[in-house]
Amino acid sequence: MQPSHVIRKALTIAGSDSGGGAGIQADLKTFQEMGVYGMSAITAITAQNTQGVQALYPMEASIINEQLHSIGEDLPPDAVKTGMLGNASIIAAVAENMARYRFPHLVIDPVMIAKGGSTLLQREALTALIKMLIPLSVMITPNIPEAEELTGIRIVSLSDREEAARCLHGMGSDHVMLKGGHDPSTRDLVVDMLYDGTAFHYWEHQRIDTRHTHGTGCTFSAAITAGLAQGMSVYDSVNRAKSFIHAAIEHSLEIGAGHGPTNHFAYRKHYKNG
Ligand SMILES: Nc1ncnc2c1ncn2[C@@H]1O[C@H](COP(=O)(O)OP(=O)(O)OP(=O)(O)O)[C@@H](O)[C@H]1O
Ligand SMILES: Cc1ncc(CO)c(N)n1
Repeated sequence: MQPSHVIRKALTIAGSDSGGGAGIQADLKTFQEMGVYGMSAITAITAQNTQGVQALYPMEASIINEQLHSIGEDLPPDAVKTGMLGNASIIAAVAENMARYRFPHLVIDPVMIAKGGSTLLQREALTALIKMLIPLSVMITPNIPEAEELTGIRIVSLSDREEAARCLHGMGSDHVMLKGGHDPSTRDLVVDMLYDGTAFHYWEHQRIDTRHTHGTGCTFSAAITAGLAQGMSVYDSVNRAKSFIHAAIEHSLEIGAGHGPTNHFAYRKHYKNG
């Protein structure tokens, strides 16, 4: 156990969102709000706003390698998350460095498609994600379309979700957080499910009627990662992250003409201190 005054560090390996609502920017804001020191390895630069992705430049795998080397040699993180990875050579660089530096607590947010439909992970990279990275992870946090893509299981019912979660667990992730934001069958509710290899745990919240959900998945997985960096259990990290993302969606900032970002200040302002 580290003494309590030692600041915990979390690393995000993800793409940059110039609009500030998703990707690296969402992750670092979330880490900061949670009291964790945030670090980043940037996998791609996107020109993006609330209306869509206007341009996308993946980084070379060598610079991913170098960023992770710089961090690994000097600032070992207490937990790591991945967001947009883009292609198989970036995934290979991440997997190699995870093993080389023995970074603990990897949370994979298997980002595939942006809300406007832009592809953020090449289809050929799915195999690399499954073979190289998922087996190293403490948790994977797919939404329903991502879980379908990874498992080949069409998810309609709750039992389909459980089957997909078992399948993802079988690929080597210790915990599967299957998010319900995209589930049309639970109209007034959002139901998220956590599978730990033994039991299924559910979080049920009122669905907030808003179009400002840009970056919800990034923010949620970053909040879970912050909890793990702080030494919290997986269950407690998810529980706090649910409160954080719900507050961030509920108190949206109403900026931009399209799908606006969530409010990363909201949990601190409205809940944390009463
Ligand atoms: N309208 C909503 N009301 C309440 N909670 C929501 C709403 N939409 C999403 N959430 C919650 O936000 C979190 C992220 O879920 P979601 O399914 O939106 O992720 P995602 O699709 O991966 O996000 P992104 O589109 O940013 O990649 C989950 O905890 C989910 O329950
Ligand atoms: C850079 C980036 N990562 C993730 C997402 C998914 O929300 C996005 N839109 N942009």
